Amino acid sequence: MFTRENLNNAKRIVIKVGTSTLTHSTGKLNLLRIEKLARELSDLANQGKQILLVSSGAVGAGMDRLGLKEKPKTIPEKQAAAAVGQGILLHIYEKMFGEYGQIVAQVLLTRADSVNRKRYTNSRNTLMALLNQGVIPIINENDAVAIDELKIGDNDTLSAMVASIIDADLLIILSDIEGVYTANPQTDPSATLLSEITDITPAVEELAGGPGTARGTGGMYTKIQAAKIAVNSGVTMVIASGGREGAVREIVQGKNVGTIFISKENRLQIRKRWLAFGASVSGKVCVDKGCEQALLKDGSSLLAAGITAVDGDFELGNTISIVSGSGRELARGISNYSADDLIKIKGAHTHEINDILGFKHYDEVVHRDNLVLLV
Ligand SMILES: Nc1ncnc2c1ncn2[C@@H]1O[C@H](COP(=O)(O)OP(=O)(O)O)[C@@H](O)[C@H]1O
Ligand SMILES: N[C@@H](CCC(=O)OP(=O)(O)O)C(=O)O
Repeated sequence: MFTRENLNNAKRIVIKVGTSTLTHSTGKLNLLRIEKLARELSDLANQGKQILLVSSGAVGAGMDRLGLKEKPKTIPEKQAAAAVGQGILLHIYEKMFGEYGQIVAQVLLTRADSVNRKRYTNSRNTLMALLNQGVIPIINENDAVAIDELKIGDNDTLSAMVASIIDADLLIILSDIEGVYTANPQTDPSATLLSEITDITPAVEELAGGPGTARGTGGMYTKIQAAKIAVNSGVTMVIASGGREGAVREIVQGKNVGTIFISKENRLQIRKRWLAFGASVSGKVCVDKGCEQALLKDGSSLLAAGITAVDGDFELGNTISIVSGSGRELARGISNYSADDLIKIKGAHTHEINDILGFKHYDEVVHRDNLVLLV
């Protein structure tokens, strides 16, 4: 587990850089910043660290090259801009990292690479093979082909998924702001910077607003969601300003820069990490207080008796989200019953299931072995 004190021992580090950091307000690439980033990351690689860069900016760079003043509205236009821009980005990275003798590789991922467990494992193998050869993978979502339903949608989430897949020690998200503030500083000038967030409570999630510029995608909201994936996967995460010179170096030295989220002590097993963050969620069930206690404190499976509401259209074997009465996501797991069946048996005792449905394949709605706690 990494805290500020031992961050200098972090060996495998994912750095995510957003469009707002990579571009000027004119929409053109901020070459000086990209150059400094390449130098800083190459230097960390020279120290024997394994570095992965998740870089946004494809749509932005493509828009600039195509002379578009506003973000494209239609999907094909966005895809076209991304296809043009991704090449430009890689060309620049190749040149700038090349200056320092650092080999880079382009890896483009889509949601399908995580939803399917075989592809999930395969992505891990590819990234590990690159790291083992001292290469810095430069990762982005494959925007040119990803369609909306199969999109991760933002690179904050993508970077946390990558960090989770490859057992990273540290994820650094570089943004256009110093870290997480007590409120969105754009709307509340009295907001102050939080240097550490130990528990991502619903109150913390509420602090986070949308993007700061038209160039950004998810704002602080997606960064906090990314932090949830990271800490549950055993990855410590820091959000800091990409405009601050030497930010990455200082973070790795353990300096008090940005906002840190300390990882949970134990990393989930790879299968459970896939279940929690790779698989797509097909629906949700709401549970009562007693059930919440049983899941969180007693390590119980989810039984029909504790379910108060069912949402979505899912089948047996799909992944569902388990939420509290107040809407907080408590866990994810594989459902042994379809949504239609659950609507009929919610609140019922296990011995009543057969009478209600005319069959009972399982006592548990979600067995403990197929359940991952998220709080
Ligand atoms: N509580 C908050 N603390 C800090 N920033 C916030 C908060 N809520 C919303 N934001 C906004 O999130 C922005 C950063 O996200 P975004 O614009 O998507 O940048 P990036 O391109 O780096 O991902 C900040 O500039 C800020 O305007
Ligand atoms: N994949 C997209 C970026 C998506 C994204 O999350 O953007 P940002 O909020 O700038 O990190 C691109 O390369 O343009």
